[in-house]
Amino acid sequence: MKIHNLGLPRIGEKRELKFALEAYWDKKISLDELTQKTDALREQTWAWQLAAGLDFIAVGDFPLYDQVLDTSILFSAIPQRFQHLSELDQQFAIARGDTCCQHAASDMTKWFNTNYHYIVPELDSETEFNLNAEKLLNEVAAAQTFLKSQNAKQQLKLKLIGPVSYLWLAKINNLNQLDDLLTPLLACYRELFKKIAATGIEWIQIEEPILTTEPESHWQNALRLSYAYLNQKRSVKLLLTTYFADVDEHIELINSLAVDGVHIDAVAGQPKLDDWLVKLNSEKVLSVGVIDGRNIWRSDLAAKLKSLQTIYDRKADNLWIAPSCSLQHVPVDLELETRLQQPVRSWLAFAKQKLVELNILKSALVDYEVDPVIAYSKPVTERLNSDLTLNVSLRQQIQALGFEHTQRDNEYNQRKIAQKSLNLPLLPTTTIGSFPQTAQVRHVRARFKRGEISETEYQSYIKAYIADAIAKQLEAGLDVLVHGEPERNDMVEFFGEQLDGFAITQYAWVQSYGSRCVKPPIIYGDIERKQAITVDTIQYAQSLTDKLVKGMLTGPVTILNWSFVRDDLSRQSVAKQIAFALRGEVSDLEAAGIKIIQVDEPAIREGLPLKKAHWQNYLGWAVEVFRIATSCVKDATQIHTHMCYSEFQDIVGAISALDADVISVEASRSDMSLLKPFAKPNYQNEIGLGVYDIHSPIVPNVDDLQAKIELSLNYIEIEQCWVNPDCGLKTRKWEEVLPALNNLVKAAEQVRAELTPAGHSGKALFEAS
Ligand SMILES: CN1c2c(nc(N)[nH]c2=O)NC[C@@H]1CNc1ccc(C(=O)N[C@@H](CCC(=O)N[C@@H](CCC(=O)N[C@@H](CCC(=O)O)C(=O)O)C(=O)O)C(=O)O)cc1
Ligand SMILES: N[C@@H](CCS)C(=O)O
Ligand SMILES: [Zn+2]
Repeated sequence: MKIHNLGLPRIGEKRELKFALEAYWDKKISLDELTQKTDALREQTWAWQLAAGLDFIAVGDFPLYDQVLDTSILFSAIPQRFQHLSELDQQFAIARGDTCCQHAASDMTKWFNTNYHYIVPELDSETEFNLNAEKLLNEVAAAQTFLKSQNAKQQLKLKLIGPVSYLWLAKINNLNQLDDLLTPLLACYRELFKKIAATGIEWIQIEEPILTTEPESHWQNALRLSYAYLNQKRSVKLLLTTYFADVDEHIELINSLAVDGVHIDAVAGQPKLDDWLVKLNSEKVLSVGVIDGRNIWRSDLAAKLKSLQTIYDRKADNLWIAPSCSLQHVPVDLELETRLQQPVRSWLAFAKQKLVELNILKSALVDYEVDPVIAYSKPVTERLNSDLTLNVSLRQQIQALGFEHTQRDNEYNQRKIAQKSLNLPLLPTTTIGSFPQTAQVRHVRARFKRGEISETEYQSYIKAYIADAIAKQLEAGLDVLVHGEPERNDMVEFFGEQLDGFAITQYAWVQSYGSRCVKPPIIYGDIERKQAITVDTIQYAQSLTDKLVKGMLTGPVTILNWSFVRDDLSRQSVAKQIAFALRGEVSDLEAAGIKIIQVDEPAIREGLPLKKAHWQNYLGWAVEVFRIATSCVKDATQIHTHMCYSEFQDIVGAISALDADVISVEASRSDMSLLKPFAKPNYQNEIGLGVYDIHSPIVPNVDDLQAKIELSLNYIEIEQCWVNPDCGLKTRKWEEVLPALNNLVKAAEQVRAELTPAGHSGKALFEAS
């Protein structure tokens, strides 16, 4: 039996990759320095695997920006507009855009149901795949040199995205195009396999996560065809790797593919391992992903040992065990968390600890060393029985929530009348919440956290930021203002810091995209709000202006999806606890005189289960918890929500059922066509048109913004529309934001002027018609 790993975080223990990349982009370090730093980080990941005694060391899991982008470069799938650049700059330009030539970056989207984002390959009839394996082969050579230097006997295993999943990730949905692209791509894979075999590598972990997404028949055919073609004259072994759900319904298909082994996720899905033992050809390796690659709980190795024992007894020679998926989705090392309170700390395992868990399991299975398993699993039992995780009175309050706690007083059409008191013009303009998180604001927060400045000094800095943000918005002429979120390190972690039941870490970063990371808070116990979280801040912002300032909260589903969540209570129950806490905050904001409250839910779409059969249940409770959080306000108080990263057609019914008065959506990069599903009668309430693409440093001009508003009117009636950027502005610079917001306000004014006679307010015109 062998133990192996599907991939590790590449960001480094303390986000060294982020700092190196950003220093290189800012021209503060040279290419040589960048290479030195990243080579050292990569070597460190090999060393961790060696130290943990894995049988294989993964190679090819160290992209500088993104694994899908690396695959595009490996096969020379470079969009025309970046072809003149050298390889390294090309990769960064594709990912981040090329400001000097104003070339927009490639699209970025969510990696399955995770909070990681990949760069979508741009493939079309002009795409010519060519193998460009130099970088990968250099990496293999470096890993081999490293292993030699350590006198290590372990083998390398190459991690590679499979051809069918690669095309699926590129969002190819035209059958002819799929055929046209697959054949030349497969030829490149075959050439690559030859080169890899020549390095002495025996196994390739070829990843086809498409199999967990209920692929249509043409994708299944593509898999059959591809692996038959790739089998010819192949001298490396293939471990067909799936993750994020079970693939039981495809056992026959998978078994028919010409591969040498299969990896299945035994955590996210509950595969019927007996079926796999019976149906998978006995000479094929079965790799079982038993250690949770998506969460941070210490494994109950005693339970895992029990469930693996029978499989081991029947298939010892061809059994591998591994984490369920790449460990890129969990933080690097629990050892760094010196401030985390006990016993919570003893309940956790990060990436490095998970590698050790594999080793303990192997020793128990192969060498009958069971005592370490029992000792290791003790804190797991303690967690399940701990008083710290249970708040009896909170549970009683949640139990008492009923249908009436999910209902506004009246339906939207009546609320709309009450909300006329807000006195908003036609096409009201606003922003999504955050303003630039400058190096200064982050530095001040870091100093405050280190105790170098007092609470009073920190609060006065935050107040000054807010006052400046309000002044800037007034100057731009926006209709509904925000405070800018300067007090928030992150829209989820900030709330985790204020709520009971959450633990906050120092270094438990996880890559979100490129150099950007998030530090998901850990939900270990029942969640309770002990005092108001945002009221003072929003009230202060409101005191600075006669215009309305929106209250700004993160919604229950997003807090849930972007945290590490306890596994001893259903996600639905945890979400309900968060919703109940937010309901208190929403009421407090209203009582403090705040008339518009936004409850962001960007992660609703991403949390959709990969299998359609589970959608209804998820969407049912997701809607319920949003309504618990927001339905407590009077008709005249306007509830907003915001969603980005979404393809809405699948969930527009659920979005409608949220019953928010206004939803702002990301639509700019699709030329507003993402709005199509919202056309009446699907969606009746108001919609904030995300006309400004905040992911690009390019400042949109008035004409482009106006065109986007007008395009939106193909789908949405004008009296439903608001005008706004397509997400928060925290990653942008003030010098980009200010002209962009000026242009956005002007564009809205121009559309209003063209559609309404002089001197006549737009709203009145529409009421009259
Ligand atoms: C909307 N998005 C979000 C997602 N998930 C979240 N949990 N939050 C989100 O907002 N998923 C989808 C998208 C992803 N988008 C982004 C966008 C931007 C970032 C990002 O900028 N991340 C920051 C880290 C943010 C943070 O926590 N900052 C802290 C710590 C700042 C820091 O690094 N301090 C330095 C010291 C600085 C000094 O002394 O000068 C340090 O600690 O060493 C804070 O502001 O306090 C990033 O830098 O990657 C993420 C996802
Ligand atoms: N209010 C948040 C939403 C991001 S999805 C922001 O503006 O950053
Ligand atoms: Zn957003």
